[in-house]
Amino acid sequence: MRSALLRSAALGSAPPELLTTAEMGRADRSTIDSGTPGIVLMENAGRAVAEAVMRRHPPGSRVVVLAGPGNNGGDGFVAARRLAAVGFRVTLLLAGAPERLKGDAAEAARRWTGPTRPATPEALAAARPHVIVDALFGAGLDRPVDGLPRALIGAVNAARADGAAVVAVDLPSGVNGTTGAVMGAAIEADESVTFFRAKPGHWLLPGRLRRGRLTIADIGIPDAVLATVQPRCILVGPELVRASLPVPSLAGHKYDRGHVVVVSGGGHTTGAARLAARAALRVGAGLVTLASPADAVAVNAAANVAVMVRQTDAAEGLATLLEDRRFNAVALGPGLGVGAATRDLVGSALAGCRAVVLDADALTSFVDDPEAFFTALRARPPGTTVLTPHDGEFSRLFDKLPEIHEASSKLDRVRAAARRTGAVVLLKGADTTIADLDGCAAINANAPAHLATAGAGDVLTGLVAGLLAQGLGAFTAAATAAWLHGEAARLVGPGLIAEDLSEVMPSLLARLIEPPAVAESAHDRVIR
Ligand SMILES: NC(=O)C1=CN([C@@H]2O[C@H](COP(=O)(O)OP(=O)(O)OC[C@H]3O[C@@H](n4cnc5c(N)ncnc54)[C@H](O)[C@@H]3O)[C@@H](O)[C@H]2O)[C@@H](O)CC1
Ligand SMILES: [K+]
Repeated sequence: MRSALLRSAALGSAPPELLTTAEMGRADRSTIDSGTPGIVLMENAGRAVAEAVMRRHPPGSRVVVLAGPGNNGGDGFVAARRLAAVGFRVTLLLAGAPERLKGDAAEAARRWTGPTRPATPEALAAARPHVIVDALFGAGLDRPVDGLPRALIGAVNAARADGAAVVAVDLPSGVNGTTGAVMGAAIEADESVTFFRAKPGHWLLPGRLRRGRLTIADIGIPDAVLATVQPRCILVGPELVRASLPVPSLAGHKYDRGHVVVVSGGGHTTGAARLAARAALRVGAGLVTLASPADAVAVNAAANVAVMVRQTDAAEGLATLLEDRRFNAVALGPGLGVGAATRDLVGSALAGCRAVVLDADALTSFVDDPEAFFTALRARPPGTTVLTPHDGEFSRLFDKLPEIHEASSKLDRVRAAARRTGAVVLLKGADTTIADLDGCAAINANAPAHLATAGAGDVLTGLVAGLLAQGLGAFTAAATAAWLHGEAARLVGPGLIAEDLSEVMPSLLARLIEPPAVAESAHDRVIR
């Protein structure tokens, strides 16, 4: 099953697909097999890098091109030639013996007519560069850096600290393009120029923090190769969200837009559920009910106007409420407390086939016996369950599983969790990662730092529930909610408190949803 969001990826204006380095290699080979020589792709790549330098630095600037032993270095040779041709003072430093260059990189080196010097930290410092083009390693980085490459990375970072600008070819050297990991040491770039599509490592931490501005250059690889490559990961963006958001019909009524139940904690822990309930309503759910224990009914009722409040006594009460099939999405976890009572509530919510989003205590309550929990989740219909852990909740629940322990990236950890549970798993963070059972994944990276505040996660739970209630599949609902959540935080700005997120939702949604065209009435004509 390919998720709807991945299918809709083609609708976006900015390319949403993220290609692993292996997928990028397949895109490259497929293009070359269709008749575009590799050296043409390399020339285009090197030209794009040179143009990135020219955009921000005047001719006459001193440029060091630090070239490595592979095709990333080849791109560096092309950039060096182009920059020298328009008056930049270029020093080319090669890490490794020139005779080890192969194929297109060897050809690019032949076309460079200036001197090629051995790369050493001393040679780099002596060149006193205004700009460094980092062409040491790109997609081919396959082991931790040490020895001379590590010393060179240190020298580049020291030069940058002294004021040099760094433009990385494809990826900052030392960053793994597929995982975003820093392999021993990595260059800190001001800009990275990548080719055809961004890579997950440009968006996953810590790689994202090393790459500076990201430029995606067209180097002549046709979009049609994506049909062969079939990338499994996207970056969530506004076009995808626009394509996923339900547009209410004028002929519809509130029950067409779903009815969310948010399960409230009792006593002093009711605020989290209220935040979630309000978010569900704001994102367009037709109705929202707060299922409240007896001691929470009064406060929940007093603090809400549009949200309904129903008294439900423990798991039995929730089960009785949910016998009404019009409640088509349930959210629980925030403020419930950890323990048997919450496990029983989760049991009531998971019975049946309505959509469920589980967060916070609804996840932590199962850490002592996760297998039973996973079995219950796997028994549910596909595409109906979302788990929204933060790092700590994820680790407590999943880290003992060998496949999670061995996974090499956040993407693969989340994919493994989705495979194990059959649920869509959304792991929160600055690089929120969402995965579906079939391995389709999405990264959402629009969240500003000030979104990390008390109650923000509860709002996200409510957004997911509100979208599930309106009929979005679990993966699409989770990805859409994550983007709306981050974007709402950007709209509010610093000083944000969780309550603000729902309040800016109308203006955010207004930018995204085109109202359906309405036939003009006679009345409209009269008043004009
Ligand atoms: N795939 C594509 O479509 C295109 C790729 N191009 C460039 O080609 C690059 C990939 O080229 P390659 O596959 O040759 O790989 P790289 O040039 O990134 O690096 C491979 C070389 O580095 C060595 N190496 C890897 N890790 C090392 C470490 N830790 N310490 C020391 N040496 C290490 C390898 O043994 C190999 O010699 C891309 O990043 C991009 O810049 C472009 O030329 C344009 C087209
Ligand atoms: K590089």
